[in-house]
Amino acid sequence: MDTIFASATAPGRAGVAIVRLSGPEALSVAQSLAGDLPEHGRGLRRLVDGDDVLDEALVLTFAAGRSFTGEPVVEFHLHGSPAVVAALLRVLGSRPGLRMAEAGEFTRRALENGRLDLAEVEGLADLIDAETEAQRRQALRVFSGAMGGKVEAWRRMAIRALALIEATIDFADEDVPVNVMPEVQQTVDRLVEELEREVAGVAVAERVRSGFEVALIGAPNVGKSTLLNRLAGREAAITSTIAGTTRDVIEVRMDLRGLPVTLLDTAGLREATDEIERLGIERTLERGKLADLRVRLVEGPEEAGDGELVVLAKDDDGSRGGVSGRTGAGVDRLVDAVVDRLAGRLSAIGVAMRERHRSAMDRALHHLCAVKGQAEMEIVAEEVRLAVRAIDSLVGRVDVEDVLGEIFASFCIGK
Ligand SMILES: Nc1nc2c(c(=O)[nH]1)N(C=O)[C@@H](CNc1ccc(C(=O)N[C@@H](CCC(=O)O)C(=O)O)cc1)CN2
Ligand SMILES: Nc1nc2c(ncn2[C@@H]2O[C@H](COP(=O)(O)OP(=O)(O)OP(=O)(O)O)[C@@H](O)[C@H]2O)c(=O)[nH]1
Ligand SMILES: [Mg+2]
Repeated sequence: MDTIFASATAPGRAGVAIVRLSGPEALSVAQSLAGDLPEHGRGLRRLVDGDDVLDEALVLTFAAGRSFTGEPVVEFHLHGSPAVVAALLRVLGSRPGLRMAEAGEFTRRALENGRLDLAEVEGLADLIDAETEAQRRQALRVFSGAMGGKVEAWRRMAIRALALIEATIDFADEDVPVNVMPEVQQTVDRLVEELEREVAGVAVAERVRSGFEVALIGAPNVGKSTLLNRLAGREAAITSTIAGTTRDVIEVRMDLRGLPVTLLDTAGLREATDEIERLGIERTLERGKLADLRVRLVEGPEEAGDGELVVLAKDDDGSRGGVSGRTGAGVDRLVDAVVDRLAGRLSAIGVAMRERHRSAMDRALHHLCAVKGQAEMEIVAEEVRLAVRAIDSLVGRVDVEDVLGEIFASFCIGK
């Protein structure tokens, strides 16, 4: 295994920047720059390359088996200027046996050395990308091994069913007829129920990862764009007294009380007077239908449809319980209502967060459902074994290679 290095902090001005090394040569290379260092410890050292002083740095060393990657690791905590980091990276790049790390390579080594399981790696990727509180919490749960715990429990249930079946197969010749199938079926049913619940949570977890969509809809001129601008805190959309101003769907990402939300401003709904407006209205209807929630601005009392909040517009003094994009009246209350509606769905989330998890659990369910009514014990056993395999793939115990590329594609260099 070669020794890799990279800046672990974003390039640019910062108080402190970290450059990391991982691999068999990490300590000896660090010692050649910093002088004597403990195998596992830290020291403040002057980094010297020939007669060039690079920086005075805090150097952290981690022994094999006691580091993030599981390999010998060295961290240089440098003064955070781009020039200092560049100088050290240049020197490291010129040392034989050292090379710049690829995106996610430190984490890949942690996975290969069993320091993290596959779900934890996915959690880590999400944690690094987290922008809102809901994203941070969700990612941290997976990163902290929540999936591993579940997989262990599911695995034990399946193995127990398998043991019962195999016992029957082994003693098939003996004439004590024991029907283990009711107990097997009971265990399988419980497992199916748990997996189905997890599958149901994936759609919401995906929303937390990518953001909920909330569409502002309503008649032309009702004040949708003005309200969007108020919520965004900037002039994201053009507003005017002319009905039919907005045509394209305008998206603004925001953090609503910790929830990631993409707010959509849309074209006012009416019989279009021209072709461009008609196309805009078509887009509005399409995107509105896909949105997680529609906020419909109205000028008088109206009934709310499914997945819709109806709000009275242009209530400038807030006296009628509505909202005003112009004065800001009622905006906090509207945000509360939106967050309430979306947050209500979060309770469905379990430990499964991604399409990969869903498809693995779907595979497990497919095999478990084939158990019902199956009289051939060998086939029952095989189906349960295949279900265990699908469950194992959730944490990367099997079939890891197929998915690694996709997962690490989202990592940045230095992680
Ligand atoms: N400076 C620094 N901060 C960091 C990281 C890092 O790699 N370096 N991390 C990177 O993601 C995160 C922390 N995760 C880490 C996980 C394990 C080990 C580690 O070396 N564990 C050893 C014990 C080391 C010790 O206590 O001396 C072990 O588990 O045996 C380090 C960081 C966030 N902050
Ligand atoms: N008094 C008052 N006027 C508003 C309010 N919101 C918008 N307006 C005015 O109503 C007109 C239309 O506002 P827009 O925000 O462009 O309306 P819209 O719903 O986006 O309209 P379209 O894009 O044409 O569908 C503008 O003249 C705004 O200044 C409000 O809360 N109170
Ligand atoms: Mg508009």
